[in-house]
Amino acid sequence: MLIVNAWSEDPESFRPERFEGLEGEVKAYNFIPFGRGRRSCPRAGLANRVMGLALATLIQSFEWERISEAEVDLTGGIGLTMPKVKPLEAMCKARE
Ligand code: HEM
Repeated sequence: MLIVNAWSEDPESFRPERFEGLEGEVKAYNFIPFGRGRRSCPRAGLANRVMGLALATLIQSFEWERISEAEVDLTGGIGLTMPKVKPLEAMCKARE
């Protein structure tokens, strides 16, 4: 079994430029939310499409607001599906 240390490259910072200039196999192995190789997620394509559609639909259909002026706490909790420590609470209003 091969276990990848996904924490070695400062994964919690939003730095899309980290992928700039990468090509081919190196690029493919630098972004692995769906795993890699024979046992990688067989529905990665579906998931990528559905996530984009779902997010776009939520933004298109509702106006979103935080419940207070405080920044949203993005601290990650413990669990298989990466839950947040503090669940997100937001207000939404259907767009006209
Ligand atoms: C954001 C959505 C998803 C993420 C992040 C995700 C991620 C993953 C990861 C990391 C693995 C393990 C890969 C490995 O062991 O190297 C996996 C496996 C798998 N995923 Fe997904 N997945 C997603 C959505 C889906 C969907 C929508 C389906 C089915 C409709 C699906 C079906 C599977 C199956 C059947 C496996 C097991 C493959 C095997 O062991 O041969 N996943 N997924």
